[in-house]
Amino acid sequence: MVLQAIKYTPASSAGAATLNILDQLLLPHQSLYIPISSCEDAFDAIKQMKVRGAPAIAIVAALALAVECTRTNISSRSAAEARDQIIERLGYVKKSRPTAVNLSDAVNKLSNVVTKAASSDVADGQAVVHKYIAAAERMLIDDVSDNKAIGAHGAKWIAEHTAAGQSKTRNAAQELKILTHCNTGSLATAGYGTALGVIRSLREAGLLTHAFCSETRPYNQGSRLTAYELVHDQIPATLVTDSMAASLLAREGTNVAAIVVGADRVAANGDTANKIGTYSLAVLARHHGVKFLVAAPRTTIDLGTPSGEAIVIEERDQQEVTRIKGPQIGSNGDLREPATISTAAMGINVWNPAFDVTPADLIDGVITEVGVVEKQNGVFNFEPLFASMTETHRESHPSTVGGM
Ligand SMILES: CSC[C@@H](O)[C@@H](O)C(=O)COP(=O)(O)O
Repeated sequence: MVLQAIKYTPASSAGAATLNILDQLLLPHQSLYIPISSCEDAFDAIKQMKVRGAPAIAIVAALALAVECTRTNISSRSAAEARDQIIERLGYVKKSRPTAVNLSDAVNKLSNVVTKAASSDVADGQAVVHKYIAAAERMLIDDVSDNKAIGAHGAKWIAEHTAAGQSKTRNAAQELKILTHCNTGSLATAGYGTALGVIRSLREAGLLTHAFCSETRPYNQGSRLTAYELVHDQIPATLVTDSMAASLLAREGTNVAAIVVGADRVAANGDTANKIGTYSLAVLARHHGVKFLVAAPRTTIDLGTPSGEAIVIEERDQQEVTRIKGPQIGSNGDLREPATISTAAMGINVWNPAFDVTPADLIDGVITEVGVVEKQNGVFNFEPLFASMTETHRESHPSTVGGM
């Protein structure tokens, strides 16, 4: 059974479209799908991280508005009114989380779609809504195929560019292990995953011998979500805390072919914002001579942000650091909403940035759905990747800028 974070059913004669998401706050103890029927539902679910991961939050925001369109009378309004209402609702949901560019990229793209649809002399509200829903649904479909392509490109690159990969393809009894951080799998995307997609792809090719996932403090996306996906897929894997990574690399040597991570925003120069702790892993990778790769669709590359300095880093509640969360067991053995207990001294100050920025210098390659980009003369150039993009995405891209 394939893990699915997002379940969407288009509108039909039976009724309005529906959207349900797997509540990731309850994982790995409980699999509960919750309905998302409006932009307010999506905003809260994204903010509280019931859904998280750069591609997944963009898709949930887009589809929540598609559902809202099929549940309200927006199609009965004029084309201009429908356009304005859709753009206003997109602007609202865009404010839920600032760092992942996929959300603002999707908002820009969809705003352009409805602006173009409404500009036709014969357009009415229904035509504008129809175009919006088709574009939002397309994002769900495209994300899975993009992830599979990322997986294939990443696996090929690792097989060709690492000592472990080259030995493995010669059928030597060599280990090929990958370390990953945070959760970038089916739970962070429409399916398959980015960095975890590379791990899945290596496994399908018979090359991967072992995966390591870091706990990813303070929110534990690694131990709760990536570990869950690896166990689910029966991929041989070991969980380590973030502070064990240096010892792991020292012990494993070149058995670890690469550290592969996802991204929330890749600036034009390659500086990459991703889950806090990514930067430390990149420094460790350089020290140990291990390749460091970022796996992300082109929607995560932000040519409008020149470098990492311009990326807005979300800071979250201090309780995510001072408290840990676990399931509560009811008197009859049922699982209840997780409860938190304090693990820190009362009154201590806390800094809780959700992401950090890894300098481009420490990144060996960015794996996208159209190939792996490496630095030429020490510089990343992502421009050529966008030459083959669909018209809709190209339209959106120049206006994609850092921050919200
Ligand atoms: C394919 S997901 C890529 C990134 O979004 C992921 O690595 C990450 O940092 C997620 O952070 P989160 O705070 O859990 O949304």
